[in-house]
Amino acid sequence: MMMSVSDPTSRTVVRWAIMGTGSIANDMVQILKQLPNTEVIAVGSRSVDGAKRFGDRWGIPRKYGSYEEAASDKDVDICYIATPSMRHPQDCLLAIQCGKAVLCEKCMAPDDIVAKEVLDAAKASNLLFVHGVWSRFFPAMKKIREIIDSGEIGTVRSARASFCQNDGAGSCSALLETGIYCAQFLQWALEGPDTTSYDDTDIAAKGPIVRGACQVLHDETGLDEHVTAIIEFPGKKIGSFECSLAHCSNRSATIYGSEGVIDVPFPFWCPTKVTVTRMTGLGSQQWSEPVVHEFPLPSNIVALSTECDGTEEKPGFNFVNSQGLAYESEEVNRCFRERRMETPSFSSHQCIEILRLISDIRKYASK
Ligand SMILES: NC(=O)C1=CN([C@@H]2O[C@H](COP(=O)(O)OP(=O)(O)OC[C@H]3O[C@@H](n4cnc5c(N)ncnc54)[C@H](OP(=O)(O)O)[C@@H]3O)[C@@H](O)[C@H]2O)C=CC1
Ligand SMILES: O=C1OC[C@@H](O)[C@H](O)[C@H]1O
Repeated sequence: MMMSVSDPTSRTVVRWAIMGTGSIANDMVQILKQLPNTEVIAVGSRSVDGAKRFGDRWGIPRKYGSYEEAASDKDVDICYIATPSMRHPQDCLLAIQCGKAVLCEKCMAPDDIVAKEVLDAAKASNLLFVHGVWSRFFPAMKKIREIIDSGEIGTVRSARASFCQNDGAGSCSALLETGIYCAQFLQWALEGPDTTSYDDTDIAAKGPIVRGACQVLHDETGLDEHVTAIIEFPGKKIGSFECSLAHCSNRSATIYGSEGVIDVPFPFWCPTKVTVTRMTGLGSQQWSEPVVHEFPLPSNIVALSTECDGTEEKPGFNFVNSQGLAYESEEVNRCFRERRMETPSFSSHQCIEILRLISDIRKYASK
């Protein structure tokens, strides 16, 4: 879909503002600083000190002690929302009201209803909006679809994903932090891409249906800390996943077909490796040797050195495979330059469908 307005998008250099100065902002700023024709011109923080600390460290010229000021900067093209999930709808709406394109960290909203309000606002203003489920932009994910579509593992019947890590139970929802990566993986494996807009289709009528779910809530905050779900996908396919912020799992995913299996090892949500094992005849012994497809992270993106309080530091990346944020941010730049309102790699339809699924799992598990 093309934007109908304005000339700012035709400029070669795309100018970003970062809102929130925490862990993922630390990783994304290093990526953006290394992309061609890309500048981080502003940072917004809840405090002047926070903006100054982050801005000085990363050489960002405009340091604002509020998100409002950063979003209102007339020279900013795209706001990257890197605040905690519970704030995302309000921070996205602020950026949209200021006329900015948005890349919002996951989860953009707690459910499909709120997500639709945000997408409606972006659409009404002809602005690009990308929900930063960064998995979707990795080359390995495209390879997975190629393997499935080629029939190499026969007819795909089911898929599973597991993302459990003991880091933050009670402070946020497991479904929104790690479950979303599992849900988007199942959607990709069992449905494939869908580039339609969210209001072109009746998502509830055609989408996946929750057939079972179970959750454990945090004793003090009541937030879900461990959830498992079984989902029926169109075309007689079954998906299952487990997510947790209270215990560990191998954080891998698998796709099962009538003639073989695709394994995506840790870290399946930002994958660089895909393995295919085929059943070559009847019987438990007749399996092919695994064929491994590897997709190294961009070698030109590195952890940057900084100067902080007069001392040279190398903060590095906080999260595994963060160099891969380059796939996502390059795509956002491309969509912005091409005046698109969404990315075909993670359409608003698929985004709403995933959040509806998360919401249905929550309802099922609460029964
Ligand atoms: N794509 C990915 O790989 C990853 C994505 N994420 C997602 O990114 C988002 C941010 O996560 P992360 O960077 O780990 O979080 P952090 O807590 O490290 O940082 C969040 C930042 O948001 C700002 N903020 C605004 N309101 C609050 C508040 N009430 N409490 C705390 N901070 C607040 C703060 O910046 P300031 O004080 O400057 O305003 C803070 O530094 C989450 O939605 C998470 O799911 C997280 C990790 C990896
Ligand atoms: O989004 C995320 O949240 C949890 C992290 O451990 C993970 O690496 C990241 O992608």
